[in-house]
Amino acid sequence: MAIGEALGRLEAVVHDRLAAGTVEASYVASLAAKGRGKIAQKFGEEAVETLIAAMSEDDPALIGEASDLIFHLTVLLAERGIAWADVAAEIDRRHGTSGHAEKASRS
Ligand SMILES: N=c1c2ncn([C@@H]3O[C@H](COP(=O)(O)OP(=O)(O)OP(=O)(O)O)[C@@H](O)[C@H]3O)c2ncn1[C@@H]1O[C@H](COP(=O)(O)O)[C@@H](O)[C@H]1O
Repeated sequence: MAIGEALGRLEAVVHDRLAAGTVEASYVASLAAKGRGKIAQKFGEEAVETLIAAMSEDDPALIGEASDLIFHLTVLLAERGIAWADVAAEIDRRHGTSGHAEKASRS
């Protein structure tokens, strides 16, 4: 599955859970109910777990931690009202810029 498709599907579900605000049985809603600081804290914890996994030779562990990290970043962005499309546009903008710089340095 393409990364954009996976992130888009996850983002849509996260938006639904934030809008519903029903804490029971929803990890996203219960995390959001604890506030922005808690979402950011969870993201930071997952970042540390990802870097620890990165230092091992355990690929499934790293994939799992990277998935947790991206999931929490999706919640963090959604709670701030920022869409993955906004991040994609910034990445594209930088890619275009560095591409030109690369071409210029080669000529
Ligand atoms: N992709 C995820 C996902 N990835 C990770 N997690 C949760 O993130 C938490 C990771 O935190 P930890 O590893 O620290 O585990 P923990 O001890 O349970 O966490 P805390 O008690 O410290 O909060 C776990 O509870 C995982 O279940 C996720 N929870 C939900 N989703 C998806 O998000 C969508 C909405 O989920 P709900 O809000 O639960 O309906 C669904 O599509 C889910 O598949």
